[in-house]
Amino acid sequence: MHAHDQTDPLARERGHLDASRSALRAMRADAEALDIRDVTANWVNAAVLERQIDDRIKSLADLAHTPLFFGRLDYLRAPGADRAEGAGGERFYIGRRHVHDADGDPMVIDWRAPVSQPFYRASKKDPMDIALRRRFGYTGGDLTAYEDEHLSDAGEAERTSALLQREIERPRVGPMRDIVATIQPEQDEIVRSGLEGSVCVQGGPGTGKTAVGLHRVAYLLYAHRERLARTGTLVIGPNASFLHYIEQVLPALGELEVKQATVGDLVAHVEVRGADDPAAALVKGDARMADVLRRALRSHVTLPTGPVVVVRGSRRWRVPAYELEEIVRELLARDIRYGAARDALPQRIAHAVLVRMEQSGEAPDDRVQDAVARNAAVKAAVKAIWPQVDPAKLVLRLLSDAEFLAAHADGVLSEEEQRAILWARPARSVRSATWSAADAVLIDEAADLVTRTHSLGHVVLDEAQDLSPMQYRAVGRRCTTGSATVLGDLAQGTTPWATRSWAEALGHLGKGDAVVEELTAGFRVPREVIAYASRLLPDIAPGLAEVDSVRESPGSLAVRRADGAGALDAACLAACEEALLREGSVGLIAADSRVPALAEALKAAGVTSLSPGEETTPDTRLTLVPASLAKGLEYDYVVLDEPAAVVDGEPDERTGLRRLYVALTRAVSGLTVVHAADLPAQLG
Ligand SMILES: Nc1ncnc2c1ncn2[C@@H]1O[C@H](COP(=O)(O)OP(=O)(O)OP(=O)(O)O)[C@@H](O)[C@H]1O
Repeated sequence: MHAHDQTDPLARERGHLDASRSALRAMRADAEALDIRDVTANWVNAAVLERQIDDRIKSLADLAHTPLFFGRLDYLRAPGADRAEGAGGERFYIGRRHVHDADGDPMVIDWRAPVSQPFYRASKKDPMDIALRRRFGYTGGDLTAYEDEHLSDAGEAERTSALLQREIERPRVGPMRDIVATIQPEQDEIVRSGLEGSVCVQGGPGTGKTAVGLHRVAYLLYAHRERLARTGTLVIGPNASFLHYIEQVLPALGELEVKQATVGDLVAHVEVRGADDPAAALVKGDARMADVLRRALRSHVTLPTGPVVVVRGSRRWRVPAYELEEIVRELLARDIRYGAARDALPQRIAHAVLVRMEQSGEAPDDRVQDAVARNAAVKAAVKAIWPQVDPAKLVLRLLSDAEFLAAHADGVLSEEEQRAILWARPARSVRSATWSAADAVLIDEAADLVTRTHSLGHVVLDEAQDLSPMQYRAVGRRCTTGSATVLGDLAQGTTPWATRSWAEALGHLGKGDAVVEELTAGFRVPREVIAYASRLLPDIAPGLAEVDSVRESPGSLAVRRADGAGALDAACLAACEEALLREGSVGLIAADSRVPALAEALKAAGVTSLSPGEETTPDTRLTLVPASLAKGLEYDYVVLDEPAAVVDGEPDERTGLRRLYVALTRAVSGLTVVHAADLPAQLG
């Protein structure tokens, strides 16, 4: 413990930090001491409760390098108890989690509490009843500085915070970190928007979309804990390395329960072993496929041609074909799933039998109706009229059987489009078929036509711009009863079906009423570098605003020409070695086709490198990144190998330039472009 000089403000704040730490330790000790033997009657409950307590203990850990609080608010008047997490008084310390003392009085207030909000939003123009906003600076785990703004003092000039700037410019090492100490007002508005509505965020590289999405989840879990614990939340990202990069953020904010997945994980009905050519993938990803699937599925329903005759005891009950047909037509007209209708059919037929029984003077009850519904004749009729359909088999048949496809795609897909998706060699079985990622999405659509997909309370969809309409639908059906946060950048779309307009995408998602917000302040890429990359914007996304970087760092961009192709590897290596002399992570980004050669060159030079998603360590800070996996990631220093090869690696020039735009915008502190071939004209 420090000895605290009560007249020195910094010493006083350190005193509060020490006291808060002890209080947190006491909270943890309390949780650990909980004895659940008395309160649980059976072992299932005990196991559940134990896990909850375990999570609570984990969430109460005092993380050495994440300060317990990072800000303080002094209100002009004590805010109402409803906003203040029960704290009386006017002074609040804002931190990652709530900490209270032995009497239950708050010592640190959760950043998500209503009373914390002015920390992010208050300004000279709108002080929100705040007299003083104090930001704390830490070195290691020690509180070493603070910075004050007297928001209600008209005489004090507004200035940008040096602590904030320092935090934003800190070199990056391993995985993504939380940004709770420095969330910006326009980001905070998105983070705290209500659970009811869906939000779509368009933002250029490094504007904090991913950060905002994750903090929004944390906020929603705080504000609607019970509801979301019941309904669930999910974060969807483009690939495993991206998910790995972000996976620590929510646990660091105390949220251990959020699931993370790729769209592929969600629709894993079959093993994906094949890939489509772009033409096929484009058609398979088109929303019209949903109509084709619906028609194909419903074609399995055949109108009855004969009556159903149920024999019970000495009596025979006959439901004529025309009446069965009426039942079937009614079920077809209703907006229910194929499987639900199939389940309802035997009861409907049984009901028709029961009506006849009643008409002839019998008094059958519900049990009789159930028995009739299970009668062999009824079962046989149901099987003939409304057979069970396996979603994967349905898709298999559509892709294998030209006639079947034509029967349900005519008028929806052109002949050429039908040819594009038909397999050259029809598959024999679901297991042996060479399914592609797009096929799995089709199966998911079919599965949902048969049985309604379970919907979650909230879904965050990151890097959304790369989804096909059918993928948007797959995500959408996982939040039909909940809301969504959609994050993306139209300029970074690199799939043949990349999103052209958010309105259209949100329509496919089923969230046409989502508000579209735009973020333009850039927190990653230095000004010089983003200006260079933005030269591509007129070609890749005309009309999108350039990112306005908050990072000056002059001298952050270097473009070097290697003397012929032979010198390229050596020049890259030299640039990497130079970058490694500095603090922070280094990413060597190259066209996928160039990765093996560069890996070889690194190895020969004795430089160890990682793959994207692998954790950097103080000894191994270099990651060799294929351009196709660079999206969403960032490195302190980036060396970009041969831009022309990155562009050429894509099927068309616009996609190539978009891939290049992604690669050019991964650097936090500096970018070195190394090339032997001519640069694309825009960068020359
Ligand atoms: N308010 C903030 N304070 C400090 N750092 C921030 C803030 N907002 C974003 N950042 C940082 O900026 C970097 C970029 O953020 P993020 O990855 O969320 O951007 P993005 O918009 O998803 O980028 P991309 O389009 O490239 O995927 C991250 O390191 C993030 O922590």
